[in-house]
Amino acid sequence: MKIKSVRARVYEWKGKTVPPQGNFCSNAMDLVYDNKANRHAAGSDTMNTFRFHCWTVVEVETDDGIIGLGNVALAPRIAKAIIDEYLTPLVLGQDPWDYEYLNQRMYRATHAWGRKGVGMAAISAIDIAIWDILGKSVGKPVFKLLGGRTKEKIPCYYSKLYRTDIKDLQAEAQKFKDQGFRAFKMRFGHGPAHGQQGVVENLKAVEAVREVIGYDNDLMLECYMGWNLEYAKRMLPKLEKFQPRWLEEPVIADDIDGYAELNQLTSIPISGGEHEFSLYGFKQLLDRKAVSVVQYDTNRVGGITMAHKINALCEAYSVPVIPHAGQMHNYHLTMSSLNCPMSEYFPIFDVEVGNELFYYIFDGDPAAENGFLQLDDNLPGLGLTLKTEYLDHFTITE
Ligand SMILES: O=C(O)[C@H](O)[C@H](O)[C@@H](O)CO
Ligand SMILES: [Mg+2]
Repeated sequence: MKIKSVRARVYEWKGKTVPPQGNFCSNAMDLVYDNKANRHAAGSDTMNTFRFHCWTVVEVETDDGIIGLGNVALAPRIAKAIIDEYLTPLVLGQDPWDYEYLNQRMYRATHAWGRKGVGMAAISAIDIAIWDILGKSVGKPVFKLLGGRTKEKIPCYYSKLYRTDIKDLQAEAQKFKDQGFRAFKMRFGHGPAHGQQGVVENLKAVEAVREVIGYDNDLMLECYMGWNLEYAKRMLPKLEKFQPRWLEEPVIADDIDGYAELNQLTSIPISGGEHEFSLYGFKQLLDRKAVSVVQYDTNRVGGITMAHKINALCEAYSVPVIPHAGQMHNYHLTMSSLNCPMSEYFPIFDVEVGNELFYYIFDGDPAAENGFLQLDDNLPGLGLTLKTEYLDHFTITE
């Protein structure tokens, strides 16, 4: 079997989107004063550079007609350019079963500029498509090629609860608790740029969600790189009484020493990894005890080939892996490793941040039932197909 073609298409959403709201989610831009948009004004929208209303879909086809589906959501247009110009020539004519060779070929050939960020995300998209081909070629789901079923079904956590009016936040938590979720991730809306008032707002929000879900359910707290070491050191002791399962991305991804200091500071585990890349990136996080939960995203980190290696590495360090975002490319890794206790889960919503787009492009992602996900032992490959019913909501660029 040989790779005959690679097709990367950018799906740009033209449908309805939820209007941005200020302090939606603390993020790395909160601390950056923008003298044009007066971004720090109350209600300012600093998440705008992290919102992504497009996605690149990759189809790798073999000479015997098998088409593997891959995807990338980090800088999708740039990822397409990298795939078209640099990566496709490296895989055309190659045997997809040589996936380790192909992953190394892409990783090393672009190493001068692509070892972090969108270069790795582009590699991930092709690698994911290759694994879809492998599964389809032998009639097995990808997780059966990675180690098989390690769980009867996958526990998942409800992930949204972006900062909003306290009553709306509680109503959202209640709604999904009633749907059987036993774990919830909420977002802080405030960070160092919002002073003591922001501290009070953050604590009020956590208290309000705990009031609804109680203490017999997991609560995870997301900062999305929006705090800094000093602010996080102030906040963590105040948060301990709420017993969060983890505090996520308190500082920017490069502040690994900051992560490590926070991870030892209190009883609250620090999580991260959705903005880290390659086996070596995670070795660094583990060696420096920077995180207690690893959260790579398989469509960023270097694909299934790379994520499978990281799963093994994390197992050796006894650090659990709970990949970012859910979505099928991650579910197969989670199902196939005992060291992956649960998945993130974004229910289907109107398009807001962009994570929601996965559901408007692909069919096949399992719907959560009572806080669990199931994969099909008999569905070959990733188990995804391209949706048709929303095509008129996208502008698609070949
Ligand atoms: O952990 C997550 O789900 C991500 O950080 C979100 O995708 C991001 O939108 C911020 O919540
Ligand atoms: Mg996150």
